[in-house]
Amino acid sequence: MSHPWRNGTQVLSIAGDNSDYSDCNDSTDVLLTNNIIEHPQVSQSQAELDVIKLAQSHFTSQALLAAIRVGALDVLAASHDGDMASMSVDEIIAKIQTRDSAAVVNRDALFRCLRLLCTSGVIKETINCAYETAYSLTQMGRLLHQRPGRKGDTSSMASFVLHWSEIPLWNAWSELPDYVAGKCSSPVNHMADDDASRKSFDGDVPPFDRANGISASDYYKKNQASCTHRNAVARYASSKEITSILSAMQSSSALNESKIAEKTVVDVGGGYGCLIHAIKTSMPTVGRCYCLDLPGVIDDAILINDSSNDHKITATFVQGNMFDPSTIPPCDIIITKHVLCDFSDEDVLRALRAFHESLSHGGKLVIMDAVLPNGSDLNSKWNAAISFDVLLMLTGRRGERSRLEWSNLGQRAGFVLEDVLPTSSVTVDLAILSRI
Ligand SMILES: C[S@@+](CC[C@H](N)C(=O)[O-])C[C@H]1O[C@@H](n2cnc3c(N)ncnc32)[C@H](O)[C@@H]1O
Repeated sequence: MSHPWRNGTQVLSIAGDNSDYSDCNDSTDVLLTNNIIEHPQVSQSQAELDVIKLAQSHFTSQALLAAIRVGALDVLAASHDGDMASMSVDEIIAKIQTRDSAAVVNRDALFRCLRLLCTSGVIKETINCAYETAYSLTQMGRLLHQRPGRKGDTSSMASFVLHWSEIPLWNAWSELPDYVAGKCSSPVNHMADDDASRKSFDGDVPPFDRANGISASDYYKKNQASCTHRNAVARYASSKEITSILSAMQSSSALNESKIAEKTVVDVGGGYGCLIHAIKTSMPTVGRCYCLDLPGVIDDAILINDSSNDHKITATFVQGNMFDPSTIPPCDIIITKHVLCDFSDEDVLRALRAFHESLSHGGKLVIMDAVLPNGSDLNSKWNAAISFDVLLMLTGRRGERSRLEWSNLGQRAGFVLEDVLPTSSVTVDLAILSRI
């Protein structure tokens, strides 16, 4: 399976390695006849197998969580004569207990979970010289290895599993059917710590809040360990995004270095300034660069950048508010990454109008969110942006928008959507709007 961050087309066949739609040439083909969408035909038995596989996807994600939590993947990643180790279940357990003498491992349960993970390509089984089944990590498995003392580091994707399969988020998925059915379910409320939060429940409460009695943002503020995993996911994605954004900009006719030379650029909601710093560093002829964010974030950003003695050289930090044009420096280009997806259409319109006031005539707004495909692009393909959009809904955030939605919103605020450039990162596209 392709590595998602490296997949330029941003769509992968959901069929995976084992499924074989043998009686159609291309599983992505969709025929449009008289406005009726016909999906490629597959045999009844293949379709049945696919339904079973789909309905049990969570079996694997929980087995994966178990293997990561118990440390089995880390043990397997331990170097062994320069190669990745291949170990029997008993050897894995012995290693886990060498690392942590108090560790208790259910041998039978681990064995069965490892076997399941072999079927999904995370580990592979072989026979060792003692004629026992031995396990080793595949390329996917190696991505899930956490280096000792570096939990949450940006080279490991274990945080994706630890964050997405953690109980509060897991329970939120269980609330989804009632949420879709418009039912007002009674919240579990075991995490709510005051009456006010209990009373706030109504039919519009997102699934996370229903399941946990607390909003996702409050939950992650209060639970440091959960927040660490969530931040690690964001850091991993961000580290891939910046490289892919730079490469998409450099190869685009609208945003390459010659087009943005001497232009003033503001990163709205720019956080700690990593993206604007990377732009200025890789395209040094760009004009003045600003990182604008809310006052508390900018205070932290200045502290962090002062201590790292790095970002402050290339960008000016500005305390501002995207809804208030008087706080946005006059500029030629506004970029904004993963900010507008949190806001309603009404709020986005207010922000776009403020951007319009701050931009020079013909200036550009580059919205860096995942842009959802319109229409039939979705059929029978896995699409990360579509999945992330449902995750955003689960936690009460507005969600991703399609090309058409950006075009319509932009038009109402005095912009025309020029282009949407994909990047090699599935979490971000560049929607380029021109101020008219
Ligand atoms: C999800 S973070 C994205 C940060 C950064 N752009 C990135 O991609 O890593 C959203 C950012 O928007 C900022 N933000 C939220 N409301 C804002 C507002 N009204 N004006 C400016 N920034 C805002 C937040 O403080 C936060 O830094």
